[in-house]
Amino acid sequence: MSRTVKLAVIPGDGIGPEVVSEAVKVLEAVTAGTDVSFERTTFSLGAQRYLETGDVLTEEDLEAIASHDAILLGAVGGAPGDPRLAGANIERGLLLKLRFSLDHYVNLRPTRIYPGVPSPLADAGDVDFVVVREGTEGPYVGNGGSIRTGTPHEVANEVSVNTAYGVERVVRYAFAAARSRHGRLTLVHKTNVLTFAGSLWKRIVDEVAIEFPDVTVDYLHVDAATIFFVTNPGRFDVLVTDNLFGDILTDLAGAISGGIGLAASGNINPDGTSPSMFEPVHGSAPDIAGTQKADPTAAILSVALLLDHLGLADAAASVTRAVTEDIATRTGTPRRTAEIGDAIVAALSLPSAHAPKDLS
Ligand SMILES: NC(=O)C1=CN([C@@H]2O[C@H](COP(=O)(O)OP(=O)(O)OC[C@H]3O[C@@H](n4cnc5c(N)ncnc54)[C@H](O)[C@@H]3O)[C@@H](O)[C@H]2O)C=CC1
Ligand SMILES: CC(C)CC(=O)C(=O)O
Ligand SMILES: [Mg+2]
Repeated sequence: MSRTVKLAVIPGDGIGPEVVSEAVKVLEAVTAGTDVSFERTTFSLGAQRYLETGDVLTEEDLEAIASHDAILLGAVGGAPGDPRLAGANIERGLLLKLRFSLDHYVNLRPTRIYPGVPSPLADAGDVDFVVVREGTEGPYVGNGGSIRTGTPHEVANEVSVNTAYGVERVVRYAFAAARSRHGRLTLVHKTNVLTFAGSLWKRIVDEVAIEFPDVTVDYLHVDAATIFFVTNPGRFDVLVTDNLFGDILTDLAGAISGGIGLAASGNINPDGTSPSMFEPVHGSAPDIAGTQKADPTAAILSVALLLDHLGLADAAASVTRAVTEDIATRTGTPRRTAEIGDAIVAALSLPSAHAPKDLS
């Protein structure tokens, strides 16, 4: 029976449209001739749209996006410090609004070091872990304020919100992920100083652990975790952490595993009450936008996560395998964004020399 998937596509700003166009190319190629087709609707959202219309994300946009089966996003946001965007807050008003409104409480960020990848840790052994970052709470909720006294005594607060409900559901997801992988879960926080939030996270992990006796649980303060990301990343299987720590750790994870241009992510609504959203970990990279220097691999691997999420495991594995093939044959000679996309499309039809790995 044929299946049509309604896909909302948000290319966004900077390199977003460049990498999304390669991701869509791969999506089309991997599903060509199968009984699955993607009906795409492109939403023009981001800094550019704001500059042109003054809108960041209207209720109509949100409603229309929510009526799709899944979302593919490039990146949004302008050059940091662009005065024309001062009042817009694209990141909160668009990206975080989508994540919060669509209840993407799991921000799934897999990391692995692909064979042949130019990484400072290429010889670190088998590096293959998943960061489960909480996606709807923490310091990103916008709970804060400032007292602008116009004097040196100005005060600004940004409060981290952690609810037992929100922490428990993401912790439960992380335990289940660890059970389906190598059975090791690491909680990352800063319980020694962030004692209120930290003790909530620790207590909930301890409570949920009772239901997962086959999962071993470890704890690291976030500063120590950054050490082990570099010195012994092979120790990690699944990590669970809050929104801010997860954001920072996953840029580091990208850097140690071959570059931010390879790091994919899924903003997952595990309950299926709204569409999940797939995007590279990186931002809009204004410094290289429009130059075809961006690596579209992260966006393409985000398509693999999307396919997996939709239950299209074979197509997901084909994309991962093609990316693995392409990475293994990279020579270090720079290629244009579209050339990398074309090479990955070509690799879709090659017999594999490298076993695909599950990215979930
Ligand atoms: N999910 C999203 O939409 C995100 C949006 N942003 C926004 O993006 C804008 C730029 O943020 P930055 O902090 O500069 O982070 P960024 O991730 O855009 O760029 C950091 C560095 O990585 C490089 N880079 C990023 N993606 C690359 C790729 N695919 N290939 C090769 N090099 C790549 C950039 O050239 C830059 O030197 C800001 O407005 C920020 O708020 C940042 C992170 C995520
Ligand atoms: C606006 C930010 C929360 C985006 C970001 O850096 C991320 O999700 O990794
Ligand atoms: Mg980030």
